[in-house]
Amino acid sequence: MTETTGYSGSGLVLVRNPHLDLMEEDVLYHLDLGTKTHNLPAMFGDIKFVCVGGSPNRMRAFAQFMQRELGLAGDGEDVADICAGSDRYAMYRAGPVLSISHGMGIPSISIMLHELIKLLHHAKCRDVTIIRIGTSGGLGIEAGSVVITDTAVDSSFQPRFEQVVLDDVVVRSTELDKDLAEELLACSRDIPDFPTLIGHTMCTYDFYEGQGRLDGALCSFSSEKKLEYLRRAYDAGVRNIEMESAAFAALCGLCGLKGESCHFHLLPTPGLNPL
Ligand SMILES: O=P(O)(O)O[C@@H]1C[C@H](O)[C@@H](CO)O1
Ligand SMILES: O=c1cc[nH]c(=O)[nH]1
Repeated sequence: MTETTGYSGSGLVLVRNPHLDLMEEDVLYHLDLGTKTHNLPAMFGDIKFVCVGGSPNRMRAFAQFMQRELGLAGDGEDVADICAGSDRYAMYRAGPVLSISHGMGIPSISIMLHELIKLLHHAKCRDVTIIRIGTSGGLGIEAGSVVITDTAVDSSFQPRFEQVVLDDVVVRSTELDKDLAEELLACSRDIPDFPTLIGHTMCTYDFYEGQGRLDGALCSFSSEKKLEYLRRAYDAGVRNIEMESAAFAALCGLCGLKGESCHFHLLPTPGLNPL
């Protein structure tokens, strides 16, 4: 079964769950927020941008950076963690920008995105853009490059995300917003020495065996086999590898959120640049 992407037409996010309207209270458990305990429209109704990334410290630093960039009151140091009570994710705001950590891997980002999307729904936010700012392993690209994802692909280089729903496997599209990708690429051109490209991002379920690493606790393949696989990935248009983009693209697409995924290829990961 394949699902189609959604857009509400009103700029509101689209929650596709008929049960939600019947619930007296919606507890966003991992964010430590809820519809009865918090006035979500007052707290978040004016949010226009959401930036997400794996680590809480990165997202705090990003909120501080945004606070300074936007010339907001405060010294940029005094951002408070809105989700401090949960100990799962960290959330900061700087004006119309929310900055949220999501941990590592698809299950972790999925839980955060379900609760974030419901938060944007309850807060009646409109025209929200969401951008993942993450790290990744580059494939045949210069260390320090930024890859803006046009499409997330799976380990067979297919543009799909398979979600198990009860005992069904549901296939979801992993295309991201092409116009937003071009807009971000244009922004990068204003910054000198900032190598940036648009390409496919391969999303894996594992950092070691899933990404062809030879240094995990388990490794059943040879160095030659790994290089052959990475060359095939490159030939299929993959320019970097990470662990969240497919779920991110699928959930944003289905719920009508304009989304992009940008990754810094920080380290010259040994063996991940076979070309
Ligand atoms: O957002 P981050 O930099 O955490 O994303 C990548 C993918 C995995 O979560 C993690 C692996 O080191 O980094
Ligand atoms: O190589 C890398 C670097 C960051 N994140 C990944 O998933 N892989």
